[in-house]
Amino acid sequence: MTPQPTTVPATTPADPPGTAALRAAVRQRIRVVPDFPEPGIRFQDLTPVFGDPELVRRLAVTFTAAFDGAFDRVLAIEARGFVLGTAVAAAADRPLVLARKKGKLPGPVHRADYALEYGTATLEIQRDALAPDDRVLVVDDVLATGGTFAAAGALVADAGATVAGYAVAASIAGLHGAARLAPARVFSLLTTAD
Ligand SMILES: O=P(O)(O)OC[C@H]1O[C@H](OP(=O)(O)OP(=O)(O)O)[C@H](O)[C@@H]1O
Ligand SMILES: Nc1ncnc2[nH]cnc12
Repeated sequence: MTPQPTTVPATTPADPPGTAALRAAVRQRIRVVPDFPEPGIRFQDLTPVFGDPELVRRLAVTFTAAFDGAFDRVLAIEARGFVLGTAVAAAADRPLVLARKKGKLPGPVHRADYALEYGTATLEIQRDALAPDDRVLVVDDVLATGGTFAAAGALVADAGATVAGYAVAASIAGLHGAARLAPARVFSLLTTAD
């Protein structure tokens, strides 16, 4: 008898229309800077992408479509995540919530310490920023180790809300950031070649 699998593999929804063309266009505009901000890091600089309004608009529409609009709020991560997060919130017509680095937000906050590809940091959200039944799409520019997204997810959980998913323009090859976030869904437009 043929052995049957004991688990059903998770299905990944098909990419939204136009994803392949957008992937090629974004890949072309990312500037790779060796040994920044420290030796051994190949920094993926998305500044040229942010400077192109058409690419930002297409990224926002693609992120929204990738999650079928099934989220109530967008959580954008300081600082580079603010660019795409703001665009996604506007495209999807959903409220924007800011996850900021330590000490920047007034009032009571939820706080999470984390490590990233280079160094350590602390993220905060205001305690009244999310409602318990909110489905939250977390947006950033780059996914490396997943430390930043994991901390953002912990803040969403602290608020009693739910992570609808994580959306990012580029994932760093070989660091397996998405695996760290499982079983949450991660939409990454592209994976770096190096
Ligand atoms: O997956 P990880 O290893 O956690 O790394 C990813 C994070 O690193 C970068 O942010 P950074 O903290 O450098 O801040 P910035 O956006 O303020 O430049 C990037 O924008 C992500 O937020
Ligand atoms: N290699 C990298 N390039 C850009 N942002 C990052 N955040 C963490 N690692 C990064």
